Amino acid sequence: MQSTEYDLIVLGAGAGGENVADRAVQGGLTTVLVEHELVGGECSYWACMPSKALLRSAQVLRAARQVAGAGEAVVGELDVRAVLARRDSFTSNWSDEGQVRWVDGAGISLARGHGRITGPKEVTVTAADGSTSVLTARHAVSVVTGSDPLIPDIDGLREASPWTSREATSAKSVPASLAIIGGGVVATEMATAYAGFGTAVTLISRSGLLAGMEPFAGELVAKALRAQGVTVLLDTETTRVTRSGDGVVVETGGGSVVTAEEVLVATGRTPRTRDIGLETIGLTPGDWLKTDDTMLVPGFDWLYAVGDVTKRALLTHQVKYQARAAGDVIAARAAGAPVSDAPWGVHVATADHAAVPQVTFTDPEVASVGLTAQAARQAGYEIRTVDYEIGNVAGASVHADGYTGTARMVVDEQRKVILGVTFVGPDVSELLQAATIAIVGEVPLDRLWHAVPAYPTVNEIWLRLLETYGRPTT
Ligand SMILES: Cc1cc2nc3c(=O)[nH]c(=O)nc-3n(C[C@H](O)[C@H](O)[C@H](O)COP(=O)(O)OP(=O)(O)OC[C@H]3O[C@@H](n4cnc5c(N)ncnc54)[C@H](O)[C@@H]3O)c2cc1C
Ligand SMILES: NC(=O)c1ccc[n+]([C@@H]2O[C@H](COP(=O)([O-])OP(=O)(O)OC[C@H]3O[C@@H](n4cnc5c(N)ncnc54)[C@H](O)[C@@H]3O)[C@@H](O)[C@H]2O)c1
Repeated sequence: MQSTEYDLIVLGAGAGGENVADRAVQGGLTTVLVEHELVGGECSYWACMPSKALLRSAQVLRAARQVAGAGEAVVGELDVRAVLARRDSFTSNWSDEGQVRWVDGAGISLARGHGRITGPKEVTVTAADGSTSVLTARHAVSVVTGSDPLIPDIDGLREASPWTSREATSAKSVPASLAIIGGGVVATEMATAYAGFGTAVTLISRSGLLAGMEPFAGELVAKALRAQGVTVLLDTETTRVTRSGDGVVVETGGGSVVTAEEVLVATGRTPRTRDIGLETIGLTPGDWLKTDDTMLVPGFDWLYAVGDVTKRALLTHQVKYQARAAGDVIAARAAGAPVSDAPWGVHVATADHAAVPQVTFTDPEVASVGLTAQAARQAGYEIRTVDYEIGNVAGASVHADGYTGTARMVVDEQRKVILGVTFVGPDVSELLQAATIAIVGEVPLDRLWHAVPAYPTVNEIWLRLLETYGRPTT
């Protein structure tokens, strides 16, 4: 058994872990990343990158078909094999060689194997060959182990070996038919992707789609999915799943029966904390890890958690944002340097509470940041909402014939600043950063009037939203 000491041990080398380690090394700490699968984690191999690669080609085709002159030039169909090959290149064929080179170049040590906390500031790593090594941390351990797909307790579901997001994003061929259980981001994106491949998709959601977002987002996406050939069953419970020889049978509370070649379960995530030794330090295996805004776990001065495992915001960009705060604060505390932990300080992830941008890459896209109208009211704000049809903006009408989409701005009536923005429409993802800046910067509406959008771009939606709200006079 080997024993090695580092300033910081980072458990999990996904997007979060890599960034905690990188910032800590830049802050002068010796750091080891512990990884039992692929360096780069979920986003690189089974989530963001492959899913977006699967979606992009059909989106380009649909976009071309929406512009007269270009549409006529689209004479063929989607080349599914080429799409899958392009996806494979984004995942480097599930090899982490490139990311390992980056880790090495960044001055971070790598320990391959399954890590478990075995005491305060101590992690024991079990390698694939069964050998173990004990790592001790002079300053901190950061848990960045991510999340797994949640398989709900539906009769027969586990026994039916359903697809999860992993199989859906890494499939080597495309099924003729696919039933999807869930109505969130994974369900709607994968329904869009597989419908684009010509798969007969049935999406079964126990509620509306994209709950938690502005209601019009889910409604517009449901309408679009149906137009793309997807059978969308809303407010429908799945009661039983059975695998027969040539496929699956999915029974619903409404009495309908869906048969398909495969079933994808897309019903949320569960934290990867069941087998990381939490019990040795008085925490409960299987729980999400709560943190303060410096990503420190309450009750400890050496234990941090970052990323999906904290349940703060299960999004790569937000995970990396938390990681930058954590890596920097661990280095600062180790050096006895001042810590800037007031809201919006250098060492805190304040935006997790106020301005989390998210894009759902359906067609139309849904891009949102900050609070929905309902969430703002629940938080006690006095608000006014402004809605505008994006298709009425000159830039949008040039962008695509018959452009349809909706924007909503949620305004804090007392401070006259924006609390939240949602855009639904083709290519609205690129509008989102302006909204994020307006919310994080708490830019007053009367100043936003001076941020003039270029004509004729879709960004003119900003002017229309402001005009609809009315120019503040004082
Ligand atoms: C289908 C899908 C699509 C998505 N698309 C997007 C998107 O477009 N944009 C976006 O922002 N977010 C997206 N997400 C969310 C995003 O993938 C996650 O938020 C992000 O990957 C979380 O990063 P992480 O570092 O917290 O965890 P992970 O990336 O899961 O990394 C955790 C790492 O820890 C390792 N590990 C776990 N336990 C141990 C242990 N005991 N010992 C050693 N190693 C261990 C794992 O092997 C893994 O490599 C998507 C998610 C899914 C499922
Ligand atoms: N583009 C992106 O940014 C992107 C893409 C995919 C995933 N993600 C992230 O990954 C996370 C996981 O995505 P997801 O779609 O799995 O989760 P989600 O939370 O978005 O949606 C879960 C869905 O499953 C349903 N559900 C939950 N329990 C159920 C049950 N027992 N029976 C039937 N339905 C049930 C919910 O009603 C909801 O519709 C999300 O939090 C998201 O942030 C992001």
